[in-house]
Amino acid sequence: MLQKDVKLDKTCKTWQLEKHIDFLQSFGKERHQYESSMMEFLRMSGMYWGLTALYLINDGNIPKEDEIFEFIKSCEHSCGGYSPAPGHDPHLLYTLSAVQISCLLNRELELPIEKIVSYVSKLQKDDGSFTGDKWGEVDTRYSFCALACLSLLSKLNEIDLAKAIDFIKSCQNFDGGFGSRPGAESHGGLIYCCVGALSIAGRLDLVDADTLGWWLAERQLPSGGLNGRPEKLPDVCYSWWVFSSLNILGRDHWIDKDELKNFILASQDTEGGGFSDRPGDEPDPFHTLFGLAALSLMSYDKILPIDPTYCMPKSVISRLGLKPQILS
Ligand SMILES: CN(C(=O)[C@H](Cc1cnc[nH]1)NC(=O)OCc1ccccc1)[C@@H](Cc1ccccc1)C(=O)N[C@@H](Cc1c[nH]c2ccccc12)C(=O)NO
Ligand SMILES: [Zn+2]
Repeated sequence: MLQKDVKLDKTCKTWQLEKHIDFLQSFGKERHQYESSMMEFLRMSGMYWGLTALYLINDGNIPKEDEIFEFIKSCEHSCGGYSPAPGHDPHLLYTLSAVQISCLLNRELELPIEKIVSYVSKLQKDDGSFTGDKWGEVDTRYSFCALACLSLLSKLNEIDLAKAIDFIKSCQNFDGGFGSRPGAESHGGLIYCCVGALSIAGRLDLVDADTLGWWLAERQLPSGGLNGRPEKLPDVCYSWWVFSSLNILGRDHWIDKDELKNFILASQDTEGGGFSDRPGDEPDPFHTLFGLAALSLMSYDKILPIDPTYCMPKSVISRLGLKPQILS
């Protein structure tokens, strides 16, 4: 079977730090109007990606303008949930993004914490799982969102944590990985969510670290890039989902970091800055965050340290007094 991969041309692209800062600072302004409109239905998440990425490479300096916090407030619903943009419906994904941005701005105490707690706990079902919103779709992504959101607000004890963990355990597969629901196939993004949730709950003892570590290391292709599932093409965002999971499991040395670094750098846009999903594609804030976050885990250049569990700067996680579990 021909292994699907991309061919990196010999010339390794140089690190474009200043251009990435420009790309991120201009995002949302006219230059990226079309992008922000394409991402309009994801705008709260887009703000989290752009601001976190900028924080990492701009020495923690992000626009603290009130306009960012005003935007978050404009997406707040009376039920305590947040929508991706004004006029959209609330959803757990964007409630997490809103809390993440507020923590970056050091303004999480200005949030209606009790209402957010009530919104999140109402989304937990009897089997411990979480739905993304009132339409009831269950997915382990939402277990991560719920645990990340509440722990950032120091309110993890307001849900049935034991049952939440039982549900995640029920999604563990024989290959050591996790899927979106019991019986669903293992997937790099969902493994990150389940390993991240278990890290927040201090229950990484439930993971078969060697079997899962092997499955994750198998994601690396000759190009150095990582894919999310067997037979898929490498993609910069999987540099984060897969590599941060290996990091949490204490097995990050099971892949070739230098090869991964080369793949990520080859995915830079040397013109306008930013990172795309693989070399030659258009850059976007999503792949820019996850590419920079993976480089941060390798202590590349002067990128500030990132927490592998929350995908937020370590300085913010330690300010909040959070200590997510990591295996050595
Ligand atoms: C809706 N999204 C996706 O479906 C992307 C599309 C994609 C990017 N590269 C290949 N495909 N897929 C994606 O994020 O998959 C990874 C994943 C899947 C499930 C759980 C976690 C991560 C992207 C947006 C996007 C759309 C199109 C192009 C680029 C970015 C997206 O918002 N992903 C979500 C993934 C996600 C969902 N729930 C989560 C909970 C915790 C962490 C991440 C997520 C995210 O990162 N939120 O902060
Ligand atoms: Zn991607």
